[in-house]
Amino acid sequence: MLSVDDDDDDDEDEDEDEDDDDEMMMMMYEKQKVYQAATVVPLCKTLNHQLLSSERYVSENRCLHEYRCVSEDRLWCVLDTGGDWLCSDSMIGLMPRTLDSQITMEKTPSYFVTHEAPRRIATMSQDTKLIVVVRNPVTRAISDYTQTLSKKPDIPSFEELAFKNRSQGLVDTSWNAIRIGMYILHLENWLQYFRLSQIHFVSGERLITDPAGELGRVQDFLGLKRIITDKHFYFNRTKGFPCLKKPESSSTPRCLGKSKGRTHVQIDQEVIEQLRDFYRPFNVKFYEMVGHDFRWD
Ligand SMILES: Nc1ncnc2c1ncn2[C@@H]1O[C@H](COP(=O)(O)OS(=O)(=O)O)[C@@H](OP(=O)(O)O)[C@H]1O
Repeated sequence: MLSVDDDDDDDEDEDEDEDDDDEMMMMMYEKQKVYQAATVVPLCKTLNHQLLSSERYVSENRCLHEYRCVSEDRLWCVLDTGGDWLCSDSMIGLMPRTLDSQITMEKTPSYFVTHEAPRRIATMSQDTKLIVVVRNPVTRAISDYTQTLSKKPDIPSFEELAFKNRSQGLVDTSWNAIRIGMYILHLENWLQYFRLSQIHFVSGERLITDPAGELGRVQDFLGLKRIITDKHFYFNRTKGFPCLKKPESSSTPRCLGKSKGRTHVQIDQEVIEQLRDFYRPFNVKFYEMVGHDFRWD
């Protein structure tokens, strides 16, 4: 789907692969001492949105073992290096201290489409650099559906979920798989708190066809020396995607997990065209805003 997924099930799937991703990122940047923080998560989300009493969840800013939270908005936790959950009602104080030679990174795909995220992050630090991977929103929606279907085979068809009324071309924008791809709307929310120059958009398409080029731009954006280049990647024919040749911590090549890059559900071409038409105006505004034509049409 590429990095803006907020479905609970997808989070599970992401967890499966998160180690892969984190490890890959660590390996790539190890030489420059870029430090990736433990992922900060809203605790209720981690615990499947249990809404329980607040009494027992924090003791001197540290979660007790019986994790409880009052509301998803309130409690943020981070797994510290000792395996304990540190909790607070904001992310402030949770991120590890960063030395001058380090950059702290945190990856949460759903931030881009979470209304409160930019305000919260701006409260923590207004100098944060933000990286968003975007891909053709129609392909993204199909990828999203493919992922959900792999866990819940009984869900309605893509067409049933995507349209309120298909013959009238009425798209259901309340369905997350559709809503997430309306990038301009999410971006406008972020631009209330951050400058456009603080946000870098990675092309999901080019990340596959030219991973080194795309990562070169990411390194430039972060003010890092370009240490990741073509020589770090090879195309794995079995996987059908680029993989890392030899990560720092291992002598064997490394591809992303099996849930990344799987075969998509077949969708009727007419449905695809209808969705392309739907997304076009949103895409055009997005291209204008970011000053780059991603050529999704
Ligand atoms: N090198 C490499 N290997 C495998 N997959 C790659 C790679 N580069 C980009 N991609 C694309 O990443 C997509 C999955 O990333 P996501 O961020 O959506 O994953 S997740 O939602 O966090 O699980 C995944 O989307 P799908 O093809 O729809 O599965 C891939 O197309």
